[in-house]
Amino acid sequence: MDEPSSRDPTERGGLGGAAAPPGVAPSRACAYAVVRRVFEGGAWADRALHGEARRLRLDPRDLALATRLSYGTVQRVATLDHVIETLSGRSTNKLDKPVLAALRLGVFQLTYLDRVPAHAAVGESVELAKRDAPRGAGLVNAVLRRAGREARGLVAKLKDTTPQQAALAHSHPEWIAQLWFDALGAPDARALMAADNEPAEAVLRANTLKTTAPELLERLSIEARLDGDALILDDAFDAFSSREWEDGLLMPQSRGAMAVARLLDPQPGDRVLDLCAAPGGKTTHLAALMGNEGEIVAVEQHPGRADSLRKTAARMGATIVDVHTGDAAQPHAKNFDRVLVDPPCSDLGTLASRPDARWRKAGRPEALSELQQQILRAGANALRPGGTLVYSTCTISPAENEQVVSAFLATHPEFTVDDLGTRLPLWKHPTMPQHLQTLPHRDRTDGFFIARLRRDA
Ligand SMILES: C[S@@+](CC[C@H](N)C(=O)[O-])C[C@H]1O[C@@H](n2cnc3c(N)ncnc32)[C@H](O)[C@@H]1O
Repeated sequence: MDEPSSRDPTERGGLGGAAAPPGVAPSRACAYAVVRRVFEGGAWADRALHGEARRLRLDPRDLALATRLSYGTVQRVATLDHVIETLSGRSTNKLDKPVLAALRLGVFQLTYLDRVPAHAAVGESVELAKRDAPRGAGLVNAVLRRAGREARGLVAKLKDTTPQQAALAHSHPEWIAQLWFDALGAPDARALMAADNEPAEAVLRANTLKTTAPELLERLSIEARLDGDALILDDAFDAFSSREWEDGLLMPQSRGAMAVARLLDPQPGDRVLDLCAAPGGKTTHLAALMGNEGEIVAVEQHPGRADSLRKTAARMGATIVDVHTGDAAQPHAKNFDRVLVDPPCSDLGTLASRPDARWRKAGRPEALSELQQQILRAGANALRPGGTLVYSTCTISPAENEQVVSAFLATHPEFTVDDLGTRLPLWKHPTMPQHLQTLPHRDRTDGFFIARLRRDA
């Protein structure tokens, strides 16, 4: 999970009006505004939600519902639009934007949520449309009343035998469905797409430079189970608004992401090179595992993200982190004991927690693998003989993962691969068991690829 930007433009208001209209629950008004910002303004769903929730002053319960409503609607939009077009007889391209947003939100609730009363899903969507597009409110009312009777049946009839059918039934772009049918086989591809539409597991890492997991749990007074330095939460929690976040006591981070620093296994006193480091979840984890003894050179190209990483490291008391703003693909100083290469990737392992990511055009695997290979080579050059390198991505895509590592090994005989398959038995790579590939439907965490290499000479 990424840290939201320090200044969220959605806080300034605009789309969706300043307050919940009379008769509309704040959680639904919030979700409607988020859906509009994502599809009309290109906003990131997590940032839009953060801004809207603050503006509407949502309490934790309302925030949990707003998250479910907005994330679910954004994720399932392809299936929702199919239902809307079938029931209205119109193309969604022809509908006014507020009408479409109100319909999507209403159809999502009527089709996928069991505990939301139909009258609230219909009535409040109509109120939202009345405020922003009064002439469309009749259409919203008519389509949602039909949806209450027919939408679940329509969706139940959708097949997912081919990638094209699965893309519609599980609301993913066709290219992702095709990629996963090819890489994982149809049963895993279908299960993975279904898992992407469920709420992501919420996990916090206790920053052991400042606290312990049991202490943090007591301080937050939330329900969670402990797993080492991780708190696995029963419910969503707005970490970025908490006092404990301000105090640097925690980092929201999935279990898959936490496995990366653990498997690099840095020791106190090591010199560590961390390539592509912002927002710094893994950098600060490395510092904690090292007990703040040694040195971490964290390289990040984007100046704003590098600055924010410096602030994060300071807030979390990770004093051994030295942030360099620069290109990780260029040569670095030599003789590091450990190197982490965590390059930009297509993010396909995080579609449950980043609901809009699947609909963005940027970040296709084929466009990324060349840069990933360059950064891996630069990191490998900086490693001392006998040192350890971890290559990780938060994606499920052979072109960015196993093919990058295989191409590297083919030209670097001085490197060997560690067998990680026996360490975390659940998380074996489906076809290359020495690597780890977490899969959301199987492991209930983000999809991370992790390969660990050793330099022999
Ligand atoms: C997958 S994220 C890294 C996540 C980070 N390691 C963490 O655990 O929080 C990739 C990062 O690489 C940065 N980046 C992209 N291209 C880069 C390059 N050529 N050199 C250095 N950083 C780069 C991006 O700005 C982004 O912050």
